[in-house]
Amino acid sequence: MKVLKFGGTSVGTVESINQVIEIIQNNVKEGHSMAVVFSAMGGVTNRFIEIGKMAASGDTEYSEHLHSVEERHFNAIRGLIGVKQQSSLIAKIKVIFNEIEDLLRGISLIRDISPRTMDLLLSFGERLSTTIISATLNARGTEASFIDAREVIKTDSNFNNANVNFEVTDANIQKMANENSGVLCVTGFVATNDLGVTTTLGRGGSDYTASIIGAALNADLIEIWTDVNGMMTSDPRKVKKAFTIPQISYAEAMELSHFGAKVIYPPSLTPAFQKQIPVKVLNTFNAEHPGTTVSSHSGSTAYSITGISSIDDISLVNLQGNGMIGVAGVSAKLFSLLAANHISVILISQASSEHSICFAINPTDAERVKDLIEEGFEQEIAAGDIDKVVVQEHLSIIAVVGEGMKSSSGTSGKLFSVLGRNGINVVAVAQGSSELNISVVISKKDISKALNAIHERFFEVDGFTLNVFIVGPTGLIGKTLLSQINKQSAYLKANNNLNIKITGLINSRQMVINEEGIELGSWKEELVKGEKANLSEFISDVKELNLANSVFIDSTANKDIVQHYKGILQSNISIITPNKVANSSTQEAYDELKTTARRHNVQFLYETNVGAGLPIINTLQGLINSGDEIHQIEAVLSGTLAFIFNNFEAGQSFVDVVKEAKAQGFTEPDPREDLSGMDVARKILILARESGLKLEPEDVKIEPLLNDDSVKAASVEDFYVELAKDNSRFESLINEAKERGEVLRYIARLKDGKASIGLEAIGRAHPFFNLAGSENIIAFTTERYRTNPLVVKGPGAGAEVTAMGVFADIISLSSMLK
Ligand SMILES: NC(=O)c1ccc[n+]([C@@H]2O[C@H](COP(=O)([O-])OP(=O)(O)OC[C@H]3O[C@@H](n4cnc5c(N)ncnc54)[C@H](O)[C@@H]3O)[C@@H](O)[C@H]2O)c1
Ligand SMILES: N[C@@H](CCO)C(=O)O
Ligand code: NA
Repeated sequence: MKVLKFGGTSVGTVESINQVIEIIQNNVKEGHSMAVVFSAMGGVTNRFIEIGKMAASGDTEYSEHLHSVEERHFNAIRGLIGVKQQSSLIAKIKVIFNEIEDLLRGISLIRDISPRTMDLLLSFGERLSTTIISATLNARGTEASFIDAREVIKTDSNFNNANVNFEVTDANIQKMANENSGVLCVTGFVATNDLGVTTTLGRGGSDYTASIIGAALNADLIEIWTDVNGMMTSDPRKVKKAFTIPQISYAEAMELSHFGAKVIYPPSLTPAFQKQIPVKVLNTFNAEHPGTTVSSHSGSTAYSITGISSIDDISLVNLQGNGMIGVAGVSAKLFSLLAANHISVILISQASSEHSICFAINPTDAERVKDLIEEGFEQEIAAGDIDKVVVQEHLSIIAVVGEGMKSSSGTSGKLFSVLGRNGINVVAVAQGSSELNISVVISKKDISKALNAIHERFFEVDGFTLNVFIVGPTGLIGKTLLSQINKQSAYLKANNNLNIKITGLINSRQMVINEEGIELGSWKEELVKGEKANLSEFISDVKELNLANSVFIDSTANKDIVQHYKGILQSNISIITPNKVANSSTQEAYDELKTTARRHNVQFLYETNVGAGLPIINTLQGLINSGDEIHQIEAVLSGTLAFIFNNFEAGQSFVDVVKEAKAQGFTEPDPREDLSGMDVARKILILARESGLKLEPEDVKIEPLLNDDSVKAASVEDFYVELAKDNSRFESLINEAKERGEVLRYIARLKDGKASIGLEAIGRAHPFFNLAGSENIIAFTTERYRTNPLVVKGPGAGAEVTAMGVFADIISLSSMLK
């Protein structure tokens, strides 16, 4: 024996009713005996409420509205049943509509619609749909009996929300089942009191009818057929990766539904729960889908939680005061006051200091609650025992639910770490000792971000997703990075469970943001189709989007972008950059970025600021963090200058070698930055600061490499001209060195708290003698590496090795966020 229930959308159109009939007939074929409960056709109940109110207000147009409802039912019949068999059913339905018209005329005459009359009016919705469907079944050869639930379900006279008399009802249902044959087609939602007056069962009404009948008949299974694939792990409109929960316990379903899982209203399933009858939630429009089974078994077997639910909009009331400590009765008084005024309390939290109680309510109640408390606690407030009542608005509640968290550790840890890493402030927390639900109150603007981040962390659907925004994607480093990510993304997905989603791109012409992710294979086309670039707008859009696990990559050499860094970090977005400008500006700005990142729990990563992909910043931070002390840093830090002095020979054009360095991707966008020593000065300054020194840019002593005219050149072209004039000076420098068996190296040094850079000629014995191409070398002499320095060496400039360094920072970031 099974009980099926079809909701309003399932019986809303001819097509959907055909689906319903097919589902019923398949069950008949499988030999199931069945009671099937129907709701009114989708939207009809609401129409009747409107029409009833119109009639009661004297608006005569109600009759046209009624007519359209009537037409809808006639059309359904015409679509469902052959012409020959239509007439008797149409006549029957016509009679029902005449009755409705009489009722409405009465309502319109007395200009009043009582709850009792409203119940009668609404009952027609289910009576009509059930009449039509049972007749259709018979017309199509499936024996069916129409059962008016008002003859079996008996209630008190609490109209709109009547209470069932189970003793009488159960006996009536059993008798009805014995006396009728075929598929029992039962009107949902409706009942009668002991005088035979129509009542209705309130919220979740037809589910309740199915549950009452299932319990009375000891059904093996109750199927609730709706228009979604069962209960989902979270609201799919907010969380794209939400999926159907295959199995859930009654208690979990209750907890989830309290927080807005609208699929079923579990309290209405109580009669079934009490008899331990499993309830399946299935999709009429996707009947093959297994849906959700609600039973005594928990769903938290595969995951530590079963679902996440939320209430979008709540207000939090805080009652606080010294006079509350150790005084019994404050909470009793508070909550009786609220109960007496029918205020529903959604969440309560009190810390053990007893200094304050806070509770969440519907925002529409907020003002009233404030007044009620101020009145009710007037004396306590006047005496200073209780401070002012504070109401906080624009808040949401998120609840993670599951029996799996019972007596197991880690669930709350996970929850709070996800929130923390995404910079989501927790305003209040509540967990009952049943350990079925942890609820947190957060700002409403963070709701979607929080739900997605929590969902991803607990359910790990499709791995971990990083939202990446890139400034300068068409530049050398930017485009190389994108191509590396493209080549490697399948590997990262398979081996690291990591999705790198390119969510936004901006170059100096265009910008594009796509929350769904920009295709790595066609990002150029998407960017070209984008809007006109505007960096401030782009950044404010990124902040506004407020996506979990976001990172902003600045792959420009731009000096203005860095002024946005602080605001980006403050919006809980991490930054990764090869751009050295921020870290080599004032000490104060450098410190501020570090503090901001720390305070907002985000990362600011810049390994490629020095030595491109070579592990220099990470190595230095490792030394410092583990307690080592830097005595000296000696280094070749310019790939460009290394390349130039390794390749330039007497008789050659110095400018050509510079141009070759640029062509190979070693130079800054403006090569004057390299040749002037500026780039190296920035790098040694950054290393000094990472070592713990406080230095300003002007503290770096630069021994100039260029003559005055080259320095003053107005453009890169002018610069090349001036440089060409200076060719002989470079020739003699290199020749003199060569004669002594030495090579030229542009060396940066940090010693005794002082940073200096300049060109030096060094001999074979020097560890920096053997460098080829664009190689950098960094020797750290420290307390621990005192006699032999720790040396990092390798190519320190170029598109591939720099993009790789940025990429490695992206991967480190994802491990930190996971
Ligand atoms: N080339 C290397 O070997 C290397 C090594 C380490 C670090 N870096 C650093 O990498 C960064 C990028 O270097 P590159 O060689 O790719 O430079 P690039 O000039 O090729 O690329 C920079 C891109 O950024 C864009 N851009 C500049 N300002 C912008 C703005 N305000 N808004 C949007 N887009 C803007 C430019 O149009 C350009 O496409 C620099 O900071 C450089 O110091 C480079
Ligand atoms: N222009 C830089 C790139 C690396 O930061 C160099 O030549 O070293
Ligand atoms: Na590096």
